[in-house]
Amino acid sequence: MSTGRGKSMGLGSSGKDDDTPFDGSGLKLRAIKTRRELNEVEFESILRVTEKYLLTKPSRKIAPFNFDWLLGLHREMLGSIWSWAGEIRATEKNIGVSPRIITAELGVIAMEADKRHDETGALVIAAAAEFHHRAVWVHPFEDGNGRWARLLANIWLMQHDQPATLWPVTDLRNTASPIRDEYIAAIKQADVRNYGPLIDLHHRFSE
Ligand SMILES: Nc1ncnc2c1ncn2[C@@H]1O[C@H](COP(=O)(O)OP(=O)(O)OP(=O)(O)O)[C@@H](O)[C@H]1O
Repeated sequence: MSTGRGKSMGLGSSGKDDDTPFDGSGLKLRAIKTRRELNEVEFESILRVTEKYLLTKPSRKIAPFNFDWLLGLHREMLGSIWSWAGEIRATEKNIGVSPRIITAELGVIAMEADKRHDETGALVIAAAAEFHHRAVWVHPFEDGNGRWARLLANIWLMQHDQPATLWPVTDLRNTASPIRDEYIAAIKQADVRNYGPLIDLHHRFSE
């Protein structure tokens, strides 16, 4: 498993690696003043969670893909840093469903995961891409939705004996990168039920 800064399995280093301030509402660590420092602590925290789930095949016991675990995974990733981690957002966003239906939509992911648990081979990658997309489409949290969605897709892949996707995180989180453009375009295609481009990206960056 690669845990370097360039490529990772759903980790957190942002392309916006600079000294600018950021919205600190809900920040638990008062010493953090710049985005660079924030990126650092988020990356380290998510790295620990990634190692917990992906260093060996994650069992259904530790990753049950039920409603509580879906929220809990986000809390594990960012809960030492942000008070809103693992909490369903209360406000509307440009991306994502209305806060009123987030609970129901997370329930759909949990139900689908239960239904598809015994799938194998290519169906596993298709399911991972669908969960990845649905998770960012719902956008349950204030922030960190993309990193959470990519990690849960990787947990699904490894739980079903498929290699994890090593996303080129620096590119993915950099709004000037063509790879990010391609990634966002693939997510938008999945919005209209064309999962091919997102599945292709999972294959391209497969471990
Ligand atoms: N223009 C867009 N159209 C559709 N989906 C988008 C768009 N921009 C971003 N997204 C989705 O939202 C996610 C980003 O959400 P959020 O900022 O909460 O997560 P993050 O983990 O902090 O960021 P990132 O995914 O960039 O690492 C992206 O991964 C992508 O799936």
